[in-house]
Amino acid sequence: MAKQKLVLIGNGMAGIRAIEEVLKLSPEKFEITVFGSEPYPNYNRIELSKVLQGDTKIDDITLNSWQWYEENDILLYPGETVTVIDKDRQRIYTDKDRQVDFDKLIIATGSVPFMLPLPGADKDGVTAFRDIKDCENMMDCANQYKKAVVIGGGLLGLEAARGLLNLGMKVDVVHIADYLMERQLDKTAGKMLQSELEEQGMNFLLEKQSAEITGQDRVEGLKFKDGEEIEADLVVMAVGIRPNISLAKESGIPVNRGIIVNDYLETQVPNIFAVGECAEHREMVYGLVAPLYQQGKEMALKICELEGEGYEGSVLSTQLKVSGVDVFSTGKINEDEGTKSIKVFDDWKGIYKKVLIDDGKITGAVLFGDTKDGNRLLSLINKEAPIEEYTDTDGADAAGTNLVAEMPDEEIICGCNGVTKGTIVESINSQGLSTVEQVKGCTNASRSCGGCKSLVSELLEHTLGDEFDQNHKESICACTTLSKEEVVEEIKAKGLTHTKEVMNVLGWESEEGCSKCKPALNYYLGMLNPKEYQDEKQSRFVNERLHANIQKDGTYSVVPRMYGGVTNSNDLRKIADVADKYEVKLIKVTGGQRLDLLGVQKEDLPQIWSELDMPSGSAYAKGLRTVKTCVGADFCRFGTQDSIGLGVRLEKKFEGLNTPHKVKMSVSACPRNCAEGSVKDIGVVGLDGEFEIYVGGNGGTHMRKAELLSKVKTEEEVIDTSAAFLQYYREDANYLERTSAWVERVGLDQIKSVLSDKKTFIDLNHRMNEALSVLKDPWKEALEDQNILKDLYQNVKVPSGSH
Ligand SMILES: Cc1cc2nc3c(=O)[nH]c(=O)nc-3n(C[C@H](O)[C@H](O)[C@H](O)COP(=O)(O)OP(=O)(O)OC[C@H]3O[C@@H](n4cnc5c(N)ncnc54)[C@H](O)[C@@H]3O)c2cc1C
Ligand SMILES: NC(=O)c1ccc[n+]([C@@H]2O[C@H](COP(=O)([O-])OP(=O)(O)OC[C@H]3O[C@@H](n4cnc5c(N)ncnc54)[C@H](O)[C@@H]3O)[C@@H](O)[C@H]2O)c1
Ligand code: SF4
Ligand code: FES
Repeated sequence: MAKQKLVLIGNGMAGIRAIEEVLKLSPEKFEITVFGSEPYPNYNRIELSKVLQGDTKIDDITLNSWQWYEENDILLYPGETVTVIDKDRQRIYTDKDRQVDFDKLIIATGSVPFMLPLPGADKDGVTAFRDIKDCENMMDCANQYKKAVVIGGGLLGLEAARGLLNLGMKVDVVHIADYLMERQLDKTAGKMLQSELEEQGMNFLLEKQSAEITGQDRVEGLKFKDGEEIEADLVVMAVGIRPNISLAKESGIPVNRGIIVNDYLETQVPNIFAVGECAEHREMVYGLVAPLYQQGKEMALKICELEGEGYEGSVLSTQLKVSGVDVFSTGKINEDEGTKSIKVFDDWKGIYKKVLIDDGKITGAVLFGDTKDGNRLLSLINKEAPIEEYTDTDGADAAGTNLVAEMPDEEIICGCNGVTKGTIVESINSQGLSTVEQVKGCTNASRSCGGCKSLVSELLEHTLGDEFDQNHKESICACTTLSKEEVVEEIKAKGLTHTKEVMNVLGWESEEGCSKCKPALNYYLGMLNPKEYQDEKQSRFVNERLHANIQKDGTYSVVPRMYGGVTNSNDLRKIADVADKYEVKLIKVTGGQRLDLLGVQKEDLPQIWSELDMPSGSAYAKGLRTVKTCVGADFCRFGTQDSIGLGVRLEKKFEGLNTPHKVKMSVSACPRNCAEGSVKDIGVVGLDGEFEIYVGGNGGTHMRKAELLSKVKTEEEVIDTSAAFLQYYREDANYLERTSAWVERVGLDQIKSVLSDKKTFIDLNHRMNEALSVLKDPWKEALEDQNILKDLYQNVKVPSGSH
């Protein structure tokens, strides 16, 4: 059957996404032709803000490469504008005298920036901020001139202002209302935003009406209606957008503010559709990608003649893309009669949260300073959830637990692309995905504003556990191009002392970092400077923050330490009592020879630790887990050494040590190796009068047999050699690299050669002892600190005797 001719006018974000949807549904049905006024393939307009802010480059914001058009047999006419639509003949004409017939036509001409019709607005140095050309124009200007004025304190104006500041310009933002982003925020949040941005160096002129742009050929200043005048070498107008409807209107397609469409994005002319910012649906025009992508989905079904529910409108949510500022709003932003609200205001920490409730249902939210709840609130508004659904779980993230672990599957992770947690987890598991880029390619999550990248990354980590991102070792993470070695060198050379400082000084792409670099930097800083460094608990993975492993059902596990796998009746009695009292669901003997109490409620953790009064077994830690031992010479007839005694000594020495990844050890008293030293990070095997030390073994997914590092005569030598090996591993390996991968990467010969140098051996031992000297038992530490108890284990029953 001959293919139908599908023509798209507008090679932008909404139009091309709709074409992607069509290709997914009916790849063979259409012969597709695309016209775009801009001379590029479809690019991520959203990221122009990041280009201006210096966080990415124009070359890196392409969404669909030239090759993509070719591979999908799409005929693209870049730099060509459609000038006429003959709706009766079903034909379009272009500014290059081309004419093309269509069976179906999509109009996706986007918006045009609104330019204030001020006298002087045509002078050089006056620009909008809408496309690559505007962005390049501003960047060129910043090379030559010093003073910029941005008119409009909305999302676009503030993102532009931040970019111009980054480019070294002095920036005034002129705003007509009495507070910033008045369309997206309430006054409290708007004022908090203003003071945060003032601290970043922006200057604001509020309630100002511009009257004239002054200068000869080029702009020199901006005059206001009240007579005041300010200097300007560059004026950026960011005062809103207007749907680009001129082509449709002149071609006789009914328009209002936008091109009028029904729930299937059909205009009032047969076979002509409109999607994106140019379309008006139920009297609404949208200026954010999330609704435009939802429209594209529904329209594609109709175009492919498939059953769909139709587009019913969208609840909007916005997030400002300025680093160091977390602000989010969704749905309704201001109370009216009958609206109730929940408000949290912490002036000290700069946090403000407001959730609006109408008839018991959440209808809107404004968040400043802590926006982690944003997507959850959006999901709850979308499903018209009762407020209790929010309040019952409110505080989960604030308490430092793993937000993604506790999210229900239907919760949206990527607002722009409407991708839920369930979809991402399913794709990770079924397609074997292991990086954010792969998740993006497969589900579209993080493909637009990128604001959800860290959540996607956390979800990967949560789903894959220890397998997460083992492969990507070149740069620490997507926030930087620096490798671990470079970062460590810079920390040493520049004397950097905390994670934010590292990110700032070393030019991280995101000021906040991500779930990959934050724990890594926290580790490197602590490793380099154990005595002075204050561990940043918030940078650690959830299990390490809480000193307990979160389980599938949201409960936790408690594993007290049992040195060398040895216990006694007193400890067993305490464990039994605690298990009864707190209705522990399961007591399990672990592979590391200790007891795991599973199914514990988070708020019971401190009380249980207190009643057990045993050290933490660090079963959650990137650090020493266990030293497994065989029964040894005292009881076994083959035993030649005191394996239990040595195992206990080793465990007592290294307990609580932070390492790049978990470390497991064992001691066997003869080569029968009952404690399985061949699959341990360090496996000690006793012989008659000596010991063999094996390293780099792994019994997990990446099975690896340990290799012989050295033979020594005494227990002291075993301990010192283990210390030197572990310290070298701590200093040289990448964060999250197991000894097995590290030994494989650097080679055993290299490790042997380093440890064979006497001075180095002593120095490594010295640095190890320094690191060990500052360690505290984390359970005890938590019990002794009310702030930790309050911050991490909200609603905890504070154990008696703790202060
Ligand atoms: C700097 C900036 C930052 C933004 N940040 C965000 C954000 O963080 N989150 C968010 O959700 N949204 C953001 N947006 C808005 C988002 O980019 C738009 O909503 C989205 O690009 C609209 O898509 P569209 O396809 O409708 O229009 P566009 O992307 O504008 O595409 C329309 C295309 O059609 C072309 N065209 C017009 N007329 C014709 C014609 N007659 N013939 C041929 N081609 C034609 C235009 O040249 C244009 O390339 C931002 C916008 C800007 C400018
Ligand atoms: N992070 C994001 O989601 C993001 C970022 C940039 C742009 N965008 C989108 O791009 C589009 C354009 O953004 P925008 O900020 O221009 O639109 P906007 O309508 O959101 O904001 C324009 C602002 O300009 C102010 N204004 C209007 N006339 C003025 C005047 N004469 N003088 C001073 N101020 C005046 C308004 O009060 C308003 O706050 C919007 O659809 C927006 O949603 C989104
Ligand atoms: S390793 Fe040797 S000494 Fe230890 S329990 Fe096994 S057989 Fe006995
Ligand atoms: S939230 Fe914007 S890309 Fe995911």
